[in-house]
Amino acid sequence: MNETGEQFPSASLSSCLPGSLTDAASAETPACTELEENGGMEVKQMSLYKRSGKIKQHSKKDGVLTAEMISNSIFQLGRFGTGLQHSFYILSLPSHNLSDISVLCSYVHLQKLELPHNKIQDLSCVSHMPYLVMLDASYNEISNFFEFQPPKNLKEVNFSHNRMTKMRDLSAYASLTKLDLDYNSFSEISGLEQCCRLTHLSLAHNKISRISGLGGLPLTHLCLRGNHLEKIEGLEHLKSLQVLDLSQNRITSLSGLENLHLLGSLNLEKNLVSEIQECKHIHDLLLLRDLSLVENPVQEQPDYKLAVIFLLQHLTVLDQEAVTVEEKVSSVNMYDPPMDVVAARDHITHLVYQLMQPQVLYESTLPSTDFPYPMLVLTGPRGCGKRELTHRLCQEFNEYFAYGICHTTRGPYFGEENGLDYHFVSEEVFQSMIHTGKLIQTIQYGGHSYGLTRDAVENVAREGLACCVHMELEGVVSLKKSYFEPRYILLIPTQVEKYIGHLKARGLYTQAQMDAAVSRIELYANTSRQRPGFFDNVIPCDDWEDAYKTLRQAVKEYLLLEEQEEGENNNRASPDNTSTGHNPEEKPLSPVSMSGSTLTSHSARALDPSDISYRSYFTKIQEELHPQKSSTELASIRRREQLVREAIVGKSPGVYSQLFKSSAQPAPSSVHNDDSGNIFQEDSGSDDSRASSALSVPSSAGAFSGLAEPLHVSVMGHASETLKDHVPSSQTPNDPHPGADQLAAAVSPSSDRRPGSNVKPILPPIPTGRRTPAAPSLSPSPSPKPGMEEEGDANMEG
Ligand SMILES: Nc1ncnc2c1ncn2[C@@H]1O[C@H](COP(=O)(O)OP(=O)(O)OP(=O)(O)O)[C@@H](O)[C@H]1O
Repeated sequence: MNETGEQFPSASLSSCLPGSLTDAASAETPACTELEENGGMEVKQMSLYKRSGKIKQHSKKDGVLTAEMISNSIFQLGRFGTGLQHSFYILSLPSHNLSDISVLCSYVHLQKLELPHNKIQDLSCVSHMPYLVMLDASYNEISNFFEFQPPKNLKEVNFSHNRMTKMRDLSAYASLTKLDLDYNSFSEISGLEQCCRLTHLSLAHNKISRISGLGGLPLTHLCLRGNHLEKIEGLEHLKSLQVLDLSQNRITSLSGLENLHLLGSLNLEKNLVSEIQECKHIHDLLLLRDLSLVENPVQEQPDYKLAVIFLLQHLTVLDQEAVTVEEKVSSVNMYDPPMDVVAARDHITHLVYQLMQPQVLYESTLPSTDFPYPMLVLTGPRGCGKRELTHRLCQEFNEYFAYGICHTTRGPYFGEENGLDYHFVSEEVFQSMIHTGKLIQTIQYGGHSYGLTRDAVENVAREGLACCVHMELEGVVSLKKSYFEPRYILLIPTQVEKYIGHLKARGLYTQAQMDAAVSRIELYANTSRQRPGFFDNVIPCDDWEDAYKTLRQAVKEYLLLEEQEEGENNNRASPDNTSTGHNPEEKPLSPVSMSGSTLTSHSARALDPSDISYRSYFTKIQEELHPQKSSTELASIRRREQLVREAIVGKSPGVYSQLFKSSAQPAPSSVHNDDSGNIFQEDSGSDDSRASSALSVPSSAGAFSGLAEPLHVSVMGHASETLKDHVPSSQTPNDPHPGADQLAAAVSPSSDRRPGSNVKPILPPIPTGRRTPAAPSLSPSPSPKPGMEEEGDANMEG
């Protein structure tokens, strides 16, 4: 038995040979005897080749194949798997200088005939071999293509390295599975249409300039190496093709391979492919593992390898080298980086460029991480209504928000105004803005650049307002890497048809742009699903009116306005209501708190000065710029005043408050935040609002309740400015409900220490507690962690 388990017959070969083949074989039996003795194919073949040396010399004389030579070279393979004996008669005469093999006409039972490296021109003897299965007549001088009667079961034929020029109809050779016609002179492929079992075809090194005649052959392997092909064609129906060798041609494009979905290996060495983009033609061939573009001009392209690996992510071998995991990751990061990678790069870029600029302290850069500048970001796919809702929100809540105007390199739409909707700038300007560190984040969208500048935020911050912007998801991811900690609200279309309707109604977008926008809905939805808490709120935006209502509600809850309104209503309903201890005429002061971990306000916390979120409310600096106040503005101011009072009343004095009390009282000085967040005192000068230090807050608070703790200096500053201007001065310090003078005396502004501004906006902090995952609906939020409050106190007092 041989390695593969094949067994050889124990009877002598001569006795096994039927008919004339037996006669021929009986002339010489040593090889057969040897086979018999050794019982293995390898030994037998060695024996045959050993003998062939002698014969070769003999045949060199005239090139005529003789029966004697045949008997030395014939052998039999057999299989005894099931008890039945299957014999396979093989004649192998390689390199015998044979030119005349007519004697083979008598060997009708031959099944495998190997005659490579001879000088044979005529193969007509094969007509007498009806059982022939394999024929190897390579390296001969045959010029006639299949000029013999077709053996019924002829499966494999090797005519490589002959002199054939023209193919002919092979419909009679329906059993053919492998056909090797390399190194001939064929200029056209033809006659194979009926070879319905042909799986392997090799026509390397011929003169074929056009692929044709392959129709729907069941080819799995096709080699057309070394021809004159300039384009790939005629392969579209070769659905079974797995291995394709088109090397050494003049092919410039990979077009024509798109349908070969089973293709696993493609050799295009030594062609003229010069564009990486050509790989897009084979991009969808998911089984393609091995590609060679060796010695194509495309290899000279920068980043050629990574680009190809990126386009063909299933490749395991490129240009005969294994593709590593690192290369795959690098290619993705280079050509289709995940959002987080883009955001990280974007962030690093802007950070580095900013650091290269002279350092400036910004209003929007609050002194500690506990006091991030408040921002509201509306995100969602293009045209989902976020822009309209952002504007509307900024209009309605103009005491709290102003629109952060981004920069873009796209041109303005009809009706858009530069400096209102966007700052429309050229790409050069945009790039120079990046390089001068002006941007916080940027994205590329629809072939244009968009970016939010520090100045855009700063301009809003300088007015004492929170910045409200709209942006795509990538912008959100990038912004999340910055020290800003906005609230993020996702506006998501849930009815695609309606969304498409909105897009169409705008009349701005091409079909491709609309398709791209629609496809991003899934991205947003997935982000929301897979990253709990990534968005603070998710609002369906199929109906913009409904969406705005929900948004408005959410924002009011962020701002703790809901309860103020409720309070107002209660006050109106019961003018004697003294539960808050204030004059019913006075509207409660509204702490505009962007804090809180979810969307529901907590009045208890809002009124708790030790709660960090309490200390976050807005100053309205515009009030100073616009002395004429509307009744609504005044009402709002009063609401805020009231909240400050409520917050102060009833709190126990902390340890530090006692210190403050004693140290603060003697000197009429003011306390400021310096730019690094340190508290310091300075002479108050003649300004009454600074007459009393923040250190006196506990005293003032104490005057209300005797139990107050000092407020954080930022709140003090805010209160000072607010109350100084707007609280009626009729109340005295001893009033249970203090008036503006008292509070003005209790606080001091420090804004004038900020470069570039003469008023200091005190902006609401967003405590870290807000970072808990938000439910997509407006559900009540958990109370802030006690630890957080303590932390807030520590910050406040320290
Ligand atoms: N700085 C930014 N960062 C990230 N995304 C931004 C930025 N500025 C604008 N975008 C977003 O880029 C997208 C394209 O903006 P553009 O104004 O061109 O679109 P639009 O067709 O008007 O859609 P929309 O009405 O949603 O803004 C929008 O989704 C927009 O919100």
